[in-house]
Amino acid sequence: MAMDKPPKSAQEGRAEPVSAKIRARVEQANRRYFANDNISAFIEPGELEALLDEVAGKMKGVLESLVIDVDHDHNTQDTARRVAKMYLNEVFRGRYVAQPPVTEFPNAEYLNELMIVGPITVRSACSHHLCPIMGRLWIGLLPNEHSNLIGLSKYSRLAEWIMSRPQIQEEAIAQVADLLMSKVAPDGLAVVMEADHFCMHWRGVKDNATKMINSVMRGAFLKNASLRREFLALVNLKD
Ligand SMILES: Nc1nc2c(ncn2[C@@H]2O[C@H](COP(=O)(O)OP(=O)(O)OP(=O)(O)O)[C@@H](O)[C@H]2O)c(=O)[nH]1
Repeated sequence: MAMDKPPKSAQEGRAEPVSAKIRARVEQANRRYFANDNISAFIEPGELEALLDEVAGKMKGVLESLVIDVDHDHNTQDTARRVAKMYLNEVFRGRYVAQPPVTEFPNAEYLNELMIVGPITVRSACSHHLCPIMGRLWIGLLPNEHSNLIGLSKYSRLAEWIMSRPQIQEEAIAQVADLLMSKVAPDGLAVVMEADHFCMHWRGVKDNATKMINSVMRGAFLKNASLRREFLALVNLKD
């Protein structure tokens, strides 16, 4: 005798969550999916919307476990979905979307002078507490005749793509440096980042004044102390 199909709601209840499908593809490809990794290549069309529904459902569970009456409190009724949207479409968007397109121009005039872009606004979140990291970033480049020049706005777009992931500052700045080295192939690259970590301001040690400043120097900036000094003097972190 043929078995009756289970009711539709039970079938839906057993459906594999979309996050599991995406995770399986990443693992199949032997790729990492840490908080600051981009996994856009493993997300199929329509799956981001399904992921948003999944995160909203789980976030509702978190609010319920915090003993908040999400059914009657008019202020938190839609909070789970708002938070899911904020994570996936805004503050952690750099994990889920492909790298923004970057227009590259040949270095037709063989420019080889120091060029600085900044301050670029940094908006990120720490991987430990998911608290905001807010700061500024400067990029110094020494192109050579083989370097690709990229549009000025693209430095901000690429930095934003890297920063809008749960991060730690040391790894975030190294990711920015690696990406720019691969895009521009300059003789030298310098990146300096200064940021407030709200996990230290809002909670924990509650030290409002502390900032973290770090720098990554590559190529000519490592070898040439006067180039490094010129860059740091022009950036003038005290402003
Ligand atoms: N190195 C580094 N540490 C960070 C960054 N952002 C946050 N942190 C630190 O990460 C640490 C997390 O440490 P834990 O000791 O596991 O967390 P915790 O018990 O909540 O610690 P407290 O923040 O001291 O209350 C804290 O010391 C944070 O200040 C970052 O970008 N780089």
